[in-house]
Order: sequence, then C-alpha cells, then structure tokens
Amino acid sequence: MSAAPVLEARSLRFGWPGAAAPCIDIDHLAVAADEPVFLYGPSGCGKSTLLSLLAGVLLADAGEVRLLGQAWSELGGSARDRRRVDHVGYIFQQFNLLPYLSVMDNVLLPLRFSPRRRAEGSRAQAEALLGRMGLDATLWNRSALQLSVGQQQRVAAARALVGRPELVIADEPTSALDEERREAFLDTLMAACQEAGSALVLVSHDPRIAQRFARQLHLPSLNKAAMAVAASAA
Ligand SMILES: Nc1ncnc2c1ncn2[C@@H]1O[C@H](COP(=O)(O)OP(=O)(O)OP(=O)(O)O)[C@@H](O)[C@H]1O
Repeated sequence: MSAAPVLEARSLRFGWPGAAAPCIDIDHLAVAADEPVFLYGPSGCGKSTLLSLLAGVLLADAGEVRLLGQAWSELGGSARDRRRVDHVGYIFQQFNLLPYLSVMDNVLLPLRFSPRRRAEGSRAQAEALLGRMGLDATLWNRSALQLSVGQQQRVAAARALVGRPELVIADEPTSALDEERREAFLDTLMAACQEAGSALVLVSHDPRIAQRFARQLHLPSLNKAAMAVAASAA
C-alpha cells in the first residue's frame, strides 16, 4: 500500500443485540488514500454492517476504526456526524434522498452542512456530476421522488461525490441500473474518485463489477473468527 491509510480497522468486533455470534470480527483492514476496494460476500454476511462501522454510523463493541487517523469511538454523536459529512460520501442501498428537496438540493446537501466539502465543491461541480451521471438539467428541479429508482441511485452518487470527500462508500450502488447504465455509472464513479483522490469501498453481488477492482475483499474470509464461532454454535 503506497499512501497512508485513509481508513484503518484493528481488532474490530461487532455483534447485533441478541445474535449468537459476532457479525464482524476482523483483525486488521486498511484502505489507502485513493484506493478502490471491492467488498463482497453472500447476503447477510455483514457487508452493510461493516460499511456502517467504517463510516462511524455504528460503533464497535471492541477494537476501533480510524478515519484519517481519528478513531470514531473517541468522538461524540454530533462530532461523528460532522466528521462523516466532512470526509465521507455514502451511497446507501436505499439512496436516502430527501423527498421534499429537489434533485439539485439533494446533491448540494453536503456543501450546505460541511465547510470542508463547500471549500472543495460547488454548484458547478454538482451540475457536472449530474450531467456525467446522465441526468440532464430538465430533472434538476424535480422532487427526488419524481425520478425513477435508477435515476435516484445516480442522484445519490452525485451527492456522495460532491465536495471531494476522502472516502466514498457505495452499498450496492448499481442494483437498479440496466447494463448500459451500470457501465457508465461505474466509469463515472471510479473516475470521479480517482480525480478527487478519494478511496472507494464498494459492495456488490455482481461479479462483473468485481473485475474492475485490483483489490477485492471477501468478507467471510476477513471475518474468519466470527465464522468459526458461528460454525461451532450450529
Ligand atoms: N438493525 C439490525 N438489527 C439486528 N440485526 C441486524 C440489523 N441489521 C442487520 N442485522 C443482521 O446482521 C447480519 C448482517 O446483515 P447485513 O445487512 O450487514 O448483511 P449484508 O451482507 O449487507 O446483506 P445483503 O447482501 O443482503 O445486503 C444479518 O444476519 C442481519 O439479519
């Protein structure tokens, strides 16, 4: 790994309340600045849970995750929220667009909430990202909910990329796109991350997407200890 890690997890352990075994149990995971990483594994193996831990949405039961050298566990809830909007662009599985805002205002949200993102981004950048995602200007003033699911997915991606966050997390970001759109979307997402020097952690079930990534992480293998506990309990 050439650059210092943007993200580093050590002895990371997390279990959902009531579960027999930990969902996440990872000795060490580091992602370099500007590195694209593909994360995969069967449904229910903990991919979304791990993304939430990496982004400080969930806190570990033990061990730690550091983003740009700062452990999430050392921050209170509102400091974590501020740090996340400053440094992380998150494309959620369900997009999480705000229905009462227009497409453009959804994309501009990170610039509204984060001085750092505002310094690195602009309305012109938001327009360019939407254009590159194939969403033309006739759509920008519509409510986000007046778009198709595939269009909403691309709005969520533009929102994650605006203001050049150091880390972009994408949870199944192409699930609603047809093949042609999927290729164009990935071209745009990966190029935008490369241009911005952003690390990218992308989860997908699609093996065709995996081929684009030099680094692929199979979560059940990373999670060996948790799997061993689950197997012995079965
Ligand atoms: N809020 C929650 N409360 C309790 N258990 C949860 C919660 N969210 C997820 N889980 C459990 O944690 C495990 C991992 O779920 P997670 O969503 O992280 O898997 P995944 O690999 O992302 O799955 P998929 O590929 O289907 O999206 C599952 O057994 C799931 O039931």
